[in-house]
Amino acid sequence: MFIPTLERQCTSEQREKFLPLCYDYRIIGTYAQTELGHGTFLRGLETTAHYDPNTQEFILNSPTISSIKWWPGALGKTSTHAVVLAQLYTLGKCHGIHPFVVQLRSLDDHKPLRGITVGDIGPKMGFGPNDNGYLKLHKHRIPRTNMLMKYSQVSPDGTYTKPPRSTLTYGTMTFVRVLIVHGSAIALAKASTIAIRYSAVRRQSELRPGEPEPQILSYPTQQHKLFPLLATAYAFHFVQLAMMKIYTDVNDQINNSNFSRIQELHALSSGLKAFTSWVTNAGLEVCRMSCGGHGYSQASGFPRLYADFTPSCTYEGENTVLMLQSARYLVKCVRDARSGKTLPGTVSYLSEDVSAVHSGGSSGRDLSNLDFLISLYKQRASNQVHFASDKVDRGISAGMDLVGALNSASVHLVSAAKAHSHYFIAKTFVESLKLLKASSELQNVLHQLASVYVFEGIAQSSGDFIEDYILSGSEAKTIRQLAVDLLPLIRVNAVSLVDAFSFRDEVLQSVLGRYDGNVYENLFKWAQNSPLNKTDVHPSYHKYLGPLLKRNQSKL
Ligand SMILES: CCCCCCCCCCCCCCCCCCCCCCC/C=C/C(=O)SCCNC(=O)CCNC(=O)[C@H](O)C(C)(C)COP(=O)(O)OP(=O)(O)OC[C@H]1O[C@@H](n2cnc3c(N)ncnc32)[C@H](O)[C@@H]1OP(=O)(O)O
Ligand SMILES: Cc1cc2nc3c(=O)[nH]c(=O)nc-3n(C[C@H](O)[C@H](O)[C@H](O)COP(=O)(O)OP(=O)(O)OC[C@H]3O[C@@H](n4cnc5c(N)ncnc54)[C@H](O)[C@@H]3O)c2cc1C
Repeated sequence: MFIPTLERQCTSEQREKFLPLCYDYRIIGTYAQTELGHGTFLRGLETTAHYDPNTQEFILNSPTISSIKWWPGALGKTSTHAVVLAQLYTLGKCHGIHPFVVQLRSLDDHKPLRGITVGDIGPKMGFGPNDNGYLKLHKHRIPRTNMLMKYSQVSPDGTYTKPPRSTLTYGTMTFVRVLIVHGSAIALAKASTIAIRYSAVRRQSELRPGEPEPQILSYPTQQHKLFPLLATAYAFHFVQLAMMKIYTDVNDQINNSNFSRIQELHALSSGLKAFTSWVTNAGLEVCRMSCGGHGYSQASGFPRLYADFTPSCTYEGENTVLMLQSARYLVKCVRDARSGKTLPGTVSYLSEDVSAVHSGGSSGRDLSNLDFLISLYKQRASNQVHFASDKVDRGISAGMDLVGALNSASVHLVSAAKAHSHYFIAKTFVESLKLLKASSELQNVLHQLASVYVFEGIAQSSGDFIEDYILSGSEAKTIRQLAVDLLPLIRVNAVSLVDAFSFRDEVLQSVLGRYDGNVYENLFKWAQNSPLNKTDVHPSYHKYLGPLLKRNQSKL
């Protein structure tokens, strides 16, 4: 995050000064924004940067215990520098959060500089090797030119020039949210690889006396656990490609001072980061549990994969907060649509009339047709967004202000943002396959994956579709059965579909997911390396167990 911030927020002179040092690893930096007291509410950050025109320096300070920077990765022991986000004060006025480059440690002996108290925040649930740290600033002075001034400036006499958009300071977070969508795809692909390969190796239970124990991958319940997640990993692969394309396009526009799509990008990246990380987080646990006891061993790779992935739901914008950000934009779009404005691509459906035509019991509609089902996802999203938006409007009519009305409708707003994200993902998956240049055999297999993703997505949220009369109960049941009917077909190619992710064993870090499938021998070998097995009799025996046993044996 340090380098992308410098790349996006530096003037050309600052780029020339700082970036070569980063690229050559002559300095190592972190992104120090979150404080003990604030991670979400950025306008509430308390670190201050007061400009001193006499010395042309900023004086950075942590005025309160809650203002201590807390969590930034590699801040504790590694980083020599940080981008510090602080409230800018000049000529007696506060201008809000701005980024400053601050050197933390000496480049000679790595000791913290004067005015800098820095250290590690202590053990965490995961990310053990990462020294997430704290930073307390004691009236620490930095040159004026260390404020990143691409978008806003402070002149030598202290005059402040404001940015074209205050939210341009938040650009790095948007970029990393886009990367986290990619990270979700990777993590779910890894978990699917481990669980499906192991399920092809593991045999368990005798279905009928005398019959060989079947591969657990042959059980419909095992397939129902794993194949929708496999399909989701493929869906997220295609959606991260689409998200990165949109990001790159909008970022190019921003670099040309065209800020027209910055809100759309913020809303989409917020919704997809939250949706994909939540789904992946839950999916990792399903994959682990599908491997039985061995899934709980560190040897499986799942404990570390989960512990390192799960903060994706919190960092770079806590997921609920980001869904609310996405929903806030969607509500605005409904208003714009109602006033006749044209909406941007990813939300243009909100101005269409997608009112449901409920067909009653026997629909006669082709419930296996993906294009038709995507139109139902669109209907569900539009209904939920309009419903939540109407709730906000009713709140305002009842006398609330906008903030109060948004807050009181927030549960429905989150549901609406989830439905919007889900529609974007399902649509992108189906459309991406149409554009794919692949053999008919491969197209057929990928179509099976897209189908099980779309069917299961409806089955798991059938209440949404039934409540709004988008589907009848019997249609929802039919779609649920269509998903189950696909499982044995996907079984044929399941192992090939995870092999296609081509994770090397060294990357997968899983005895259960080894490419050669030689699990039991390698589990036993792995156990031999356990520190507890260094000696047959553990030293603790002589200290605790031995005396206890001997004392009680003498009583026999
Ligand atoms: C381009 C080429 C790319 C090449 C790529 C090569 C790399 C690819 C290699 C493959 C990689 C794959 C593997 C990746 C693995 C994953 C990698 C990621 C690992 C990440 C580790 C990260 C570690 C963690 C870091 C952090 O956590 S940093 C700190 C993060 N903190 C936050 O996110 C704070 C969240 N809070 C907020 O954002 C804000 O407070 C808020 C938005 C919640 C609220 O803001 P505010 O209080 O001001 O309230 P409002 O709601 O009124 O907002 C005001 C208006 O501002 C707009 N807004 C807000 N944010 C943004 C934004 N980001 N952009 C634009 N606009 C924004 C709101 O919409 C409001 O606007 P309005 O008034 O018009 O409505
Ligand atoms: C592993 C890890 C690495 C990190 N790395 C960095 C880093 O490198 N740099 C950095 O600056 N930060 C980093 N962070 C901090 C991270 O960005 C914050 O933890 C994150 O933004 C969430 O903020 P918070 O912790 O204050 O949670 P809070 O915002 O306090 O969230 C607590 C609860 O309050 C709810 N909530 C908060 N606001 C609202 C609202 N407006 N409406 C409804 N509900 C709300 C949330 O939904 C959540 O349920 C990291 C965190 C972790 C865990």
